[in-house]
Amino acid sequence: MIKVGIVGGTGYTGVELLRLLALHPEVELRAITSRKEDGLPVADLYPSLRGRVNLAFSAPDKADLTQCDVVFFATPHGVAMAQAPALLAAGVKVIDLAADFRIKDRAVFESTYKIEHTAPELLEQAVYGLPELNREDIAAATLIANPGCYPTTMQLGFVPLLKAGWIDASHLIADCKSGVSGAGRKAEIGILFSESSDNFKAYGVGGHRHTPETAAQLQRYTEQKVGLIFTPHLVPMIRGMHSTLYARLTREVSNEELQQLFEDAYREQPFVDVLPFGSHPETRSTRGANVLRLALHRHGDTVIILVVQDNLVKGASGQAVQCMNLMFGLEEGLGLQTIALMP
Ligand SMILES: NC(=O)C1=CN([C@@H]2O[C@H](COP(=O)(O)OP(=O)(O)OC[C@H]3O[C@@H](n4cnc5c(N)ncnc54)[C@H](OP(=O)(O)O)[C@@H]3O)[C@@H](O)[C@H]2O)C=CC1
Ligand SMILES: CC(=O)N[C@@H](CCC(=O)OP(=O)(O)O)C(=O)O
Repeated sequence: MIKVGIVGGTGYTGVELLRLLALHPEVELRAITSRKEDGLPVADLYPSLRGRVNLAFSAPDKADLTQCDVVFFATPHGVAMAQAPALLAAGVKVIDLAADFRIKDRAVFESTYKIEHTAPELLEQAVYGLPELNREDIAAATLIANPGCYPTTMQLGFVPLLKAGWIDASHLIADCKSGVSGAGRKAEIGILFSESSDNFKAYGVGGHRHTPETAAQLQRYTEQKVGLIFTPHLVPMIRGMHSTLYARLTREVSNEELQQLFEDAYREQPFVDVLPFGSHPETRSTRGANVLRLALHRHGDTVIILVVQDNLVKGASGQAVQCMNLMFGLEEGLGLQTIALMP
């Protein structure tokens, strides 16, 4: 059994990790931290876990995380970088759901996140945890930088076209919408019920922190300089993400060739579902499931890729468990077979 610790177990990605790992046949949960809920049984805060998780939260300084085989950080940016060096030195694998190790260039990280990087020596060894694009490296990794939720949709949508060299990489557009759980379990005016329900708005238009992360990853697949315009929106739902991606084709290709390109790219990928050309994927078809669905459309020389996922599952915790499975030589989909909740 893999002994697992979770730092930040009270947050939304933390409880999503617990939901998935409680049913994982090869996992034994050892420690779940919270600074605010030290001593509280996990199931008292999350009754959905009654009878499934019998541990109590413990303060991070009381939890002996070095007894674990792997520790997930479901914490704000900056927490994992402080603890990862000691854990890795003790032989513990680390999967960070935050951005601490996603951007290789320290200066870009620091200017994007406005925090100093305290473990820059680990940036090189960290592996970006997007299994569909980095499977072999993830399997050999000891430190995973789990991708942001929006970047997962943008990469899995654009990469087949970039690899094929069929689009103008200098002018990629991503118009993305997220449910409110994407902002985490915290008290903030913008995510209050009266502010975010029955309402719809863009944010971060001038430059969201997921732009440098995504552009740097997309750059790996093209010689052309990537230009990405990314605009996120907050939609009045709890879970779910819908990204509408636009790219200009630079050569004559038929709709059938476009469809074939994506079907070939994802045929062997258990968690990416390519719908028939012209389909309209729905966020609820991914609710609670570790799956990303996409569909292609065409407007003249512009290809439009519609991508949906659950921001907390394929966009965060499910993806992290997918990485854990690979790192421990397990079947990639172990514990991740839940079908989405529809309607
Ligand atoms: N929500 C989403 O859809 C996605 C989130 N992410 C990323 O995953 C990470 C977690 O997100 P989310 O679950 O939404 O966040 P939440 O705000 O819901 O939860 C944060 C958790 O971290 C703990 N925590 C906060 N500060 C510290 C600290 N200094 N030391 C130790 N623990 C701390 C909190 O518990 P306590 O205060 O009691 O210690 C809480 O359990 C973030 O980096 C986020 O950007 C990535 C993809 C998608
Ligand atoms: C709706 C909402 O607020 N979403 C978050 C993204 C969540 C995510 O992917 O997180 P990290 O990259 O921060 O880990 C945001 O835009 O900041």
